[in-house]
Amino acid sequence: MVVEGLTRRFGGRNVVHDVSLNVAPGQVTCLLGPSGCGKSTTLRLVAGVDRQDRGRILLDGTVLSDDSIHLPPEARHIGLMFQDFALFPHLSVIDNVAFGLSGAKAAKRKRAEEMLEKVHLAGFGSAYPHELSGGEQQRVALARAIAPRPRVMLMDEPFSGLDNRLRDGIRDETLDILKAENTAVLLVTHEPDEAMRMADEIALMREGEIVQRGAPYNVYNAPVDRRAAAFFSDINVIRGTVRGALTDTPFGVFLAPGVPDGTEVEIVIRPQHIRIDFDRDGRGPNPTPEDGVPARGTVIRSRYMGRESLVEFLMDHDGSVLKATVPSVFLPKPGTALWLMIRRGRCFVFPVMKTAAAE
Ligand SMILES: Nc1ncnc2c1ncn2[C@@H]1O[C@H](COP(=O)(O)OP(=O)(O)OP(=O)(O)O)[C@@H](O)[C@H]1O
Repeated sequence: MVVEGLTRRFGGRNVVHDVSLNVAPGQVTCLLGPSGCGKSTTLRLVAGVDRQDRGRILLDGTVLSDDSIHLPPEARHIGLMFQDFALFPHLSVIDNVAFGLSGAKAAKRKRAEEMLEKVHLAGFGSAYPHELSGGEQQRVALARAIAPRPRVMLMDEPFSGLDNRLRDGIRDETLDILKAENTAVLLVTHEPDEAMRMADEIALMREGEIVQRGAPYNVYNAPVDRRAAAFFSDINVIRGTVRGALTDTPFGVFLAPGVPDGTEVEIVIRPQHIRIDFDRDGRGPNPTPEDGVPARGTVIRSRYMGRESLVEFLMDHDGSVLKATVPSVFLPKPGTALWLMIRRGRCFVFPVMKTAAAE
């Protein structure tokens, strides 16, 4: 499915602006972004329950919607799954699954039975929705959505109503089934973890626009700006000014290629990429090309998080606070002096933008 330049205005404001996407069969694209950024509106346009002001939507080269054509939702070969998946309470499980199918009664029943088998609910056809657990109901909703063999599945936070324990299993099962059916999936979520877990491609949205698209690895490890980095984890920010494509900081010199002299930059580093070393009578380890110059800080808070410890430092040189995560065998006491190093290969250097500075 191809989405080109979708724009939707409400009350004079672009709620979705120039959004383009390409979702291949068997692939999952996640629209990821904070609440209100326009994810659901984009999904509604693709579903056909709302119409864009500009742009077009195509499926296998056929126009579903543009300036002159606007196919209704039922003519789009698109399946829908939402958080509130609303099974029909007065219909049995099998009738719920068969609901959207057309054709002879026996063929519909056969397909519905196949689908129930796929979601591991083969014996549940004659049960009613209220007799099933939340996870089972979700699987019935999935069976119902895929029964008509949609080419595209649109999912809006479909797992957020499930408790954590159930969620991971159902996510994986759902993905396996959709991949096996070679369905193109467009999934909306505001949770980075869910997007990282499910997506082949993440489209990061902000204020109606897609600011970055890429595989989870790339979006996480090569964010386009500070806000994109901060969407996935806590970050630390160190400021500097560029001279001769370099920025000098208490952690040594950082490369800032192509950034003009005098530009203020932010060096962004995730807590897990700060290295820590012991104090040796007021001295830290020797500088290295990878880790740069160590700077000293004092532990102000140390929290055990199970797999890791989150340690906050008050830095000697400017009183700023930096956060580092370290393996949980290490839980330094407040007041301990330690040396911090920033791994050159894991930090991002961004020129300071007005919008970023306003945050
Ligand atoms: N029919 C409408 N009329 C006016 N404004 C609307 C309408 N639909 C959505 N909006 C506005 O568009 C913006 C984006 O909404 P949308 O539901 O697409 O965001 P979202 O990213 O899906 O957020 P959430 O995760 O909270 O659902 C919001 O500010 C919302 O108030």
